[in-house]
Amino acid sequence: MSTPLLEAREVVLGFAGRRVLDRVALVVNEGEIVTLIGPNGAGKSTLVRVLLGLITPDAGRVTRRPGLRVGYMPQRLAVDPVLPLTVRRFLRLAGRGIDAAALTTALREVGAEHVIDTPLQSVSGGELQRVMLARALLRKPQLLVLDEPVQGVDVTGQAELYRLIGELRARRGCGVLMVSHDLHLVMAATDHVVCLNTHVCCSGHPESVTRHPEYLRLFGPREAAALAVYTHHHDHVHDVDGHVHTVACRDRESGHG
Ligand SMILES: Nc1ncnc2c1ncn2[C@@H]1O[C@H](COP(=O)(O)OP(=O)(O)OP(=O)(O)O)[C@@H](O)[C@H]1O
Repeated sequence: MSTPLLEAREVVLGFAGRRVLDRVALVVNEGEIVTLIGPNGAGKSTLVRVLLGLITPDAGRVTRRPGLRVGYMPQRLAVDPVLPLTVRRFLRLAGRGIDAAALTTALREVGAEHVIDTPLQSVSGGELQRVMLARALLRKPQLLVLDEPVQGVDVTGQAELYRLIGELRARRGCGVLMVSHDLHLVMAATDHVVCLNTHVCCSGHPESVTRHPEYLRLFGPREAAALAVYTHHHDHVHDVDGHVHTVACRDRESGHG
C-alpha cells in the first residue's frame, strides 16, 4: 500500500490552557473517504486546521505526503454582502492562472454551471456549497478537505451532495476528509468514520462502527441518527480542561473513550 496522503499521531492542542485535542490519531489514504463526526465544540474544525498545517499542535505529529495538493472547503465563507462579486469572479480569486475553461469545467463537474454569472450572495445554499466545492477542485487536489460540506442544504440536497462527493472521488481518485453532523447520510458515503469528542471516542469502517456497542452507546439508534440528533452518551466525562475521567471503563477494539 502507498504511503498515506495524511497522517496524524498523538496530536495534542490546547487554547488558553483548555485542551481541545487530546492524543488524536487519524489517517487518510489515497482514494479513501474519511469522515469526522462529533458534537459541537468537539474539535473537528480545529483538527482539520492542524492537519492542514494552519495550526501547530502542542505535541504529536502530522505528516502530509510531500507536495500534497489539497483542495480545502472551509466551514465559513466571509464575503462582504455589499461587494459585487459574481461566482465567476469569486472563483478567479481562488488563485493565479485559473483560466475560463478550468473554471467552467469545475462548475460543470459539480452541476453548478448555470450560476457562473450570478452574484455570489444570490445563489442558494445548495448552489453555494457546489460553488465552494468547485473552488476546491480548481487546485486539482489529491486530497479534498471539506468542513461541513452539506451545511445549509435540505435533506434531499444533502444526499445529492454526498453522492457528488463520492463521484468526484471515483473520477479523480482523490482522498477525501470531511466533517459532518449527519450520521445517517454520512454512513453510506464514507469508508472510515472517526468520532471525535476532544479525543477519538471510536473509529472504523462505518459497517463495523454502526455495529459496535460503543457507537450505539455514543449515538443511539439509527432513527435518532436519521434526525441528526446527537445523544452523546459516554462512559466518561470531560473536565473543564478537557481531560477525560472514566466513569465505567472497558477495553474496546476501536478507539479509547
Ligand atoms: N482560535 C481559538 N481560540 C480559542 N479557542 C478556540 C479557537 N478555535 C477553536 N476554539 C475552541 O476549541 C473548541 C473546538 O472548536 P472547533 O471549532 O474545532 O469545534 P467543532 O467540533 O468544529 O465544532 P462545530 O461542530 O460547532 O463546528 C471550541 O470550544 C472552540 O471554542
